[in-house]
Amino acid sequence: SPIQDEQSNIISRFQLYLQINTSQPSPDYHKSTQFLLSQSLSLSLESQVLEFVHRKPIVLLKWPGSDPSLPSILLNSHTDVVPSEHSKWLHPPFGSHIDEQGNIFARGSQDMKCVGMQYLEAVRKLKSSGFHPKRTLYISFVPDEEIGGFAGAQKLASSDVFKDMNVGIVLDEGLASPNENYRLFYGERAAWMLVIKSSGAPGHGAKLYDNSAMENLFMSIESIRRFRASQFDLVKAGVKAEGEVISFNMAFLKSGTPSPTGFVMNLQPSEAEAGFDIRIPPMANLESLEKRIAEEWAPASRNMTFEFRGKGILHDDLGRPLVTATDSSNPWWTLLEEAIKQANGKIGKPEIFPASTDARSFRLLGLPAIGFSPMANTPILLHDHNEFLNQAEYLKGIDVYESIIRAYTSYTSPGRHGDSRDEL
Ligand SMILES: CSCC[C@H](NC=O)C(=O)O
Ligand SMILES: [Zn+2]
Ligand SMILES: [Zn+2]
Repeated sequence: SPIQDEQSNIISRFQLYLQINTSQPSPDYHKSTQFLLSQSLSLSLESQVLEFVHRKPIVLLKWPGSDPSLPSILLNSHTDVVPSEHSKWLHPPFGSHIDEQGNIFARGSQDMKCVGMQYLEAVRKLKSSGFHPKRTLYISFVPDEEIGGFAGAQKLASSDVFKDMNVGIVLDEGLASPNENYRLFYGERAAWMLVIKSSGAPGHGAKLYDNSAMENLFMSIESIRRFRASQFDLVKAGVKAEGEVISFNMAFLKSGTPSPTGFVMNLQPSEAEAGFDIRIPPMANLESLEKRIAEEWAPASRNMTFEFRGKGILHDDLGRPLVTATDSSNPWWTLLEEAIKQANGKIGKPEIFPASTDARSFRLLGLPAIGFSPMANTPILLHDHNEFLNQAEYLKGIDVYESIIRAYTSYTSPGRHGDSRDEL
């Protein structure tokens, strides 16, 4: 049937995008750019490629609205994906294999090539239905989110091009939901990358003594692990959501005295260090955390030092990530909820995104930005082996964006440009 043909074309286009290897650290942005421009052409959208940083192209598409004086809508997605351990996947990460259940396996199937293509497919459907937007719709495809977004979303957000776009609301990525409720994100946790170092007198491997580098470091690691467990327990007990607790995860551990035959075994080393990925909710007390690091986890009294390799980047002056309002003071929030429901989607409680995304670059400008990836009844597999998305779920998401784009581009705030009768 024509409907089945159209659906299989939609899935084929998604597969083509998934097959482009845009994996860090050497993404093929040339191919992804060519692909996106060809999609844009077939949709008769205006397009430009912005290269604020050499070889880091931003593809910016535009569907002009009938009232350019109204603030525009920006739908953002990143084009890069994280690396994969190919041998540990059931199906190759750039093969976009579809199994008997209709699950599409590929790196980026959830994070977040799905969303980028869903934006375009929603536009395709709206255009063929004869819809005309009042507000201008922009769709941006940015590089390098997975490594911080500095050459991508950050460059776009701070550009003159962006000022001229007069953006009023940004949508960006969210996370899959294992249950029937879609997840909406209004903020994100701050990322602190902490390295703690210890030193102590070296000594014979057979000697018990205090203040060795290893002992000093491990006292801290033990204490940090207890704190980590206390935070994780709150999540496990259902008292707090993942984005509402402080997470600590050890990223590396480094010490020992190397020799040509391996590490020296009977020598206690004089230096040791550990690195931690720490994620902190916007409402957490940053001062008290910093104090604990300085006084308990890296105290000078135990010959310890610490340094941050990245700390609350692209947040406010106090290092706090900015949040978007989720109440009636933010009409975009209400509109989004209504549009999702109109497309038969269910929504859970608003959440803080547990990691970092490009949305923070837009929130930093004072703009509302909402994280949303329409994937319900889907295991959370971003950055994992065997990342997949079911094709029926992918197709549902397109209908949801169709509803959102319709609502967002048609919205006229009563106060400014709406029919003045609304106010009377
Ligand atoms: C802190 S900048 C790195 C951004 C990265 N984003 C997705 O995983 C993250 O680690 O959250
Ligand atoms: Zn992502
Ligand atoms: Zn990611």
